[in-house]
Amino acid sequence: MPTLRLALAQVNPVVGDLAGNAALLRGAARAAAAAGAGLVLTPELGLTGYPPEDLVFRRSFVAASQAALRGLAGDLAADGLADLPVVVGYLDADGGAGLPARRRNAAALLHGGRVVARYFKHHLPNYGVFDEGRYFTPGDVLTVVRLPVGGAAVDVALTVCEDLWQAGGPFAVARTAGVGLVVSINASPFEQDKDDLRLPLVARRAAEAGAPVAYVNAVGGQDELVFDGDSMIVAADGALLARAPRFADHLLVHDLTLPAATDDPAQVPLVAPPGAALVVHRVAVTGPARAGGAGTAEGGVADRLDGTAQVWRALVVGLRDYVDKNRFPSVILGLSGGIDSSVVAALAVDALGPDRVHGVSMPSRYSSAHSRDDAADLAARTGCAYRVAPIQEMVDQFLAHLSLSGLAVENLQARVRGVLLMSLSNSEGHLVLTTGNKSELAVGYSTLYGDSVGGFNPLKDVPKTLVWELARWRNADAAARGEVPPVPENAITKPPSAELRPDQRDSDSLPEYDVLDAILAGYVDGDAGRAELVAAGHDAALVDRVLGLVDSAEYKRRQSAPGTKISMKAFGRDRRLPITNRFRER
Ligand SMILES: Nc1ncnc2c1ncn2[C@@H]1O[C@H](COP(=O)(O)OP(=O)(O)OC[C@H]2O[C@@H]([n+]3cccc(C(=O)O)c3)[C@H](O)[C@@H]2O)[C@@H](O)[C@H]1O
Ligand SMILES: Nc1ncnc2c1ncn2[C@@H]1O[C@H](COP(=O)(O)OP(=O)(O)OP(=O)(O)O)[C@@H](O)[C@H]1O
Ligand SMILES: NC(=O)CC[C@H](N)C(=O)O
Repeated sequence: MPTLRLALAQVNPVVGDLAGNAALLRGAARAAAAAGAGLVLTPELGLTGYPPEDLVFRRSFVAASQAALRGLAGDLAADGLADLPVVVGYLDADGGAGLPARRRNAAALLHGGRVVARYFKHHLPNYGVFDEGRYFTPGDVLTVVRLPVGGAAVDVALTVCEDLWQAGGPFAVARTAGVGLVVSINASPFEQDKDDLRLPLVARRAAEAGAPVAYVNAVGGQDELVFDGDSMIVAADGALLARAPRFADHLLVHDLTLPAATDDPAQVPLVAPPGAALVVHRVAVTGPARAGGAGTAEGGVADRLDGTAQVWRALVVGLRDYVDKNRFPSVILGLSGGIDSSVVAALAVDALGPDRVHGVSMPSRYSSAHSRDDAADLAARTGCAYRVAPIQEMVDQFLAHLSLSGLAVENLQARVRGVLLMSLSNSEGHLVLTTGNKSELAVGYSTLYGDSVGGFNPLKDVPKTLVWELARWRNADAAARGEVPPVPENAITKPPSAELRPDQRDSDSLPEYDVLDAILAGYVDGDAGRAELVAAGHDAALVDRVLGLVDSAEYKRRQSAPGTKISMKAFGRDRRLPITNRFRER
């Protein structure tokens, strides 16, 4: 049986950077060739970046993607890699003359300086953050490529991401086509514990196809999404053969012994398997097989990350790539000495290094001494830049000209802080980080154009109870490595307070966060109604109050900064509700 050396390139593309992404894929192919690979796999829409959103509607962008693909094929040949098959995800369009273009989420096999085969994604995800029904026409042809491997040949089926998540589709057809390997190229974003789903899923599809599956995923942040990699190779019997580390660029190189193709593809160019919505299209790659690498390649199985560690890593990568891909030199945030700004600062320092993180303490009349001390302590622990900008005089100036009282005065303080941060951003070039967590965003516990200012919010999808857990985890992790824990203990243990009036506590306005988060998990993440929440044991009056707060804060969320998605249902594209909405749970 022939042995194929597979290289799975877990890379980090940038949406819209066709030239940069082509260079990235070219570099991965060169590295794979140096490792002796006979087939290179790269992620879904790796050439355009994922998700390209409404760029897909522009003919100029489609044409640029098609041209970049042809250019990459030529460049690989120019690099001496003409005989190395490379699978590339790209945006394509087809349609007859005079017909509207059908845009396709496509995979191409490049070989001999040309595009020798292409496959159009069959199952288009149209839930959660995915809008592929809006953009693409599904393919109905399974492309099976006959690759020369050693002195023999292997039949390889091409599939794209969501194809893997549905039974009875391309993988079932791959079985009827008798393939030796199924390739699955992905742009599968991180959600907590999604890796626990992926391995059994890939194993089920391998069983369905009766063939091993090579699963390659992207890595890195793109706006709200973080791709965690987790590329893997799974045998037909479900055994995990190799698995890449998550959240890191990686080339997973592994030898697979595969059944040789025996029939003559010329005799069976088109086969319609019984009952399937796809037909099979066979393409033979001609020319000699690329000489295999010496010895044996074992990709290995990377260590797993546990629950809190994986969230921390996702938040770090999401923040780092947002800042770097948008070319910000640095970030700035208000340091209140509280848990939220402390955790955001610690994340930012992990993502960017202390020199690129600027903390500002902005005490007012109501700021406690410990809030200033804790902010300074946080800065000393993390090494970030730190300054103090008292706001009381500015607040007093406003109050001298405006007749304000109560909540308006509270919000004014938050707004003066927002003005200061945006001014420092304008003058010094930093990106302003927002610090509101998911629980606060849910109930609208923030001042519009005040503490909600900013360009990116790392905690947007992190409930308050998880913010504390992250702080404890990060401190313990530092201690275990003999490093200084970044978050001051006092920031973790003190009762949360906005400090906008004397002796204010979050608990004056909100239930305790463990109680609040449990209700929010049901209502926001689970779409549960009032009756379900009460039946689940939550206090009915509290449910009414919390649901009322959530419903009436939609307008704040619609204006809020983007932030990294870590849950099944993040505010934003995962949860779209009307602002003007009279439906209330009763
Ligand atoms: N449907 C709608 N569409 C568009 N805009 C709408 C709107 N409804 C109200 N508005 C506007 O929003 C304004 C009310 O919003 P806003 O000005 O933010 O004020 P508001 O939500 O009334 O008050 C802010 C709340 O957040 C709390 N807070 C503030 C700062 C920090 C923290 C913390 O611990 O993190 C908590 C504070 O204690 C208070 O409970 C209205 O005056 C109106 O202009
Ligand atoms: N005295 C302050 N100096 C600097 N920034 C502040 C100050 N007070 C509030 N902020 C900014 O406003 C955000 C909201 O803070 P606030 O204290 O009102 O509530 P919080 O949600 O409990 O946040 P934290 O846990 O960070 O205190 C803070 O995270 C911080 O970025
Ligand atoms: N790009 C895709 O098709 C992603 C959808 C898929 N269910 C995933 O999250 O992995």
